[in-house]
Amino acid sequence: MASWVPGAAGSGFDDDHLPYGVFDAGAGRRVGVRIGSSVLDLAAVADTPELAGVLAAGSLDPLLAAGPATWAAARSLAHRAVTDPDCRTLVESHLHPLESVRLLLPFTVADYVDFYASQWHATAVGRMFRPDADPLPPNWKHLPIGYHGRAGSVVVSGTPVSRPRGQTRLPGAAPTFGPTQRLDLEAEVAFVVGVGSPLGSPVPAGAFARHVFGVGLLNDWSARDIQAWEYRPLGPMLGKSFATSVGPWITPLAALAAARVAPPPRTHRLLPYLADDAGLPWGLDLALTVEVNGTVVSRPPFAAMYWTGPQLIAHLTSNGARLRTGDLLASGTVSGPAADQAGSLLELSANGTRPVPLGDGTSRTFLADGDVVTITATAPSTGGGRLTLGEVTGAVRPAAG
Ligand SMILES: O=C(O)/C=C/C(=O)CC(=O)CC(=O)O
Ligand SMILES: [Ca+2]
Ligand SMILES: [Mg+2]
Repeated sequence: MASWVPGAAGSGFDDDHLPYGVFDAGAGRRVGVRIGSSVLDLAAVADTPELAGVLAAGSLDPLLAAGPATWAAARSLAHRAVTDPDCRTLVESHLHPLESVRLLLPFTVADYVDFYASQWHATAVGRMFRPDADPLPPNWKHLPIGYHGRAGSVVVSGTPVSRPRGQTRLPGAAPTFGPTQRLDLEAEVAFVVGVGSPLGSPVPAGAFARHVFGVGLLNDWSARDIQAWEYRPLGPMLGKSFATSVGPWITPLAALAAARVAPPPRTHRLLPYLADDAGLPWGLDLALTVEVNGTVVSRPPFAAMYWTGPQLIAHLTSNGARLRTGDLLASGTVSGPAADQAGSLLELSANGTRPVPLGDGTSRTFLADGDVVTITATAPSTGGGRLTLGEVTGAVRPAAG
């Protein structure tokens, strides 16, 4: 049965997608599901006390925590609402056109971790930052490298990003403090944890879909000059903690069943806790697009990522660290092997040496004040067409003060 909602078919947000978000149409925060160019107030059409309860909060937090059986029930409620003609009269009164609502950060971000799971990105950055060493560090093929980021600076798509100030040092000069001269974007995909795990109990790769609720798009804004000076030996700190943007829509794993593909062949034997080859693979065929001021500058393929979501979860918890509802696990910059598949300006501009042309006749090595960065993605959907992951966008403001 097709959706009766006008414009849903072919929009990327049809009844085979139904991502979750939180919106405000003037009466406070509500949990919603996107269909076409509208958002359905899902709590308003809940048909069981359990669903009414988990959807009542104006945040996805209770739904995330409730686990797979409740996720399936909520998805089937949403699906029925937008496809069953008998529901139309009731449901229509709870549909809001997107232009009439404000989209909010949909869940409370617990811990934010950023991985480094693209071999192509890691190789390119290694060459630029560590020209005298092997581009891929010796551990890279043995474990998914990552760092713990700053959950408190995660913002929803549309939030302006102020150019950060920080300490930098030009080669041979004394350190100085001021606005970054090398503001960059990083196109990433983030896994959103629903069900937590107890401290001391590693989560096996095979339990991925029992813990992870869904995925969203993420821009890990990065100040390359601050990062390059501060990161040794402990890794990224202030160069990446000033803002991280996430898309407003979280696509449930169930909607990505047709996007599952085998990850690239592994070139090194993995330790058993990282084995992710039992059952269907969790590589994901998401086709990303990065735009700067409306010009497409790159098309990064998520299917090229070396490490999968199950491996990120298994590695993150292998020491007994716990998962919490709302944990945001970012993949790391999504870059493919080709020059026009890189997910950062650092790579696209060859470390600032080769300006990237934009459609208005200007060009960029790194971002200028006023620039608008938008990351989108599509994926094969279970309905046979393609679904569109909710975009993440942000405009660069001049350094504050
Ligand atoms: O190789 C480095 O020193 C750091 C590279 C990054 O900027 C990577 C990072 O944030 C992880 C990623 O997005 O892949
Ligand atoms: Ca990153
Ligand atoms: Mg359909």
